[in-house]
Amino acid sequence: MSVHLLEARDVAMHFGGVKALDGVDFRLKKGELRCLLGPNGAGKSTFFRCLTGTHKPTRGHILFKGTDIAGKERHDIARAGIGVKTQVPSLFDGLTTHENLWLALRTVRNAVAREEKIADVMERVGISPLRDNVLGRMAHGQRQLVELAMVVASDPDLVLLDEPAAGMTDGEVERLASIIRDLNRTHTVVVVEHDMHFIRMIADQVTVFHQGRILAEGHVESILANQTVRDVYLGKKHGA
Ligand SMILES: Nc1ncnc2c1ncn2[C@@H]1O[C@H](COP(=O)(O)OP(=O)(O)OP(=O)(O)O)[C@@H](O)[C@H]1O
Repeated sequence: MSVHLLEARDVAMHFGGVKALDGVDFRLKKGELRCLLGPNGAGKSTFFRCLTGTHKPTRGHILFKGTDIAGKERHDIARAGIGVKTQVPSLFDGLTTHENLWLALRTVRNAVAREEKIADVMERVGISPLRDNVLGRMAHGQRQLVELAMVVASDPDLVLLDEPAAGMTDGEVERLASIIRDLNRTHTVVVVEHDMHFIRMIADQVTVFHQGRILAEGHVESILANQTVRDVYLGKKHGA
């Protein structure tokens, strides 16, 4: 069996004539925190969607814990242990943080165990003070943290975060970085992100996508200093 928690082999995703992914080989070890970056249209979101089952790849294999999940249904992939936080929170606006988490954890039948789990997850993500706040009245950054708590509550082996810092204030971004670093103590995490400041706060290893392929991979500082990467992506406007 592969030593990797996740291994994508020659994954391609074509939309008509558009090769959104064109032969991606990607490996991730258990315990890693990996950032995916790349210019607009590079294929990051499409790759994410192939991992979560939203897209069925045109070609290739995606091995998760040794089993090929390429083309499987989203709920089967979630059950296999991949949790995803998308950019659009799927929360009940009329309910409180606690009520949203209570529903998310409905498979935990024992009420005491469920309450303990909710308290634990809220503590971990730093939202205990928001326990009785109604989602619809919360700020964007707070809602994002509740969504993250929902993902963590399902105890996935792999957490996928799609641009988690988007739309957050500087203070919220710093807090989020610390939450993600803490989450990485117990979970393998993959983050798609544009914000270089945020990437530097959390990342060690990064993977750069370009035109549906992986252009470069390695330690964040060496990748951000790589001239080819800078040429395709890290212009001055990106703050590198
Ligand atoms: N459902 C779709 N139908 C047709 N083309 C698509 C579809 N989804 C993505 N594409 C195309 O595939 C390519 C890769 O898009 P993708 O969204 O994966 O890039 P990205 O790296 O996530 O970009 P961004 O950073 O802007 O989100 C783009 O050319 C995009 O227009």
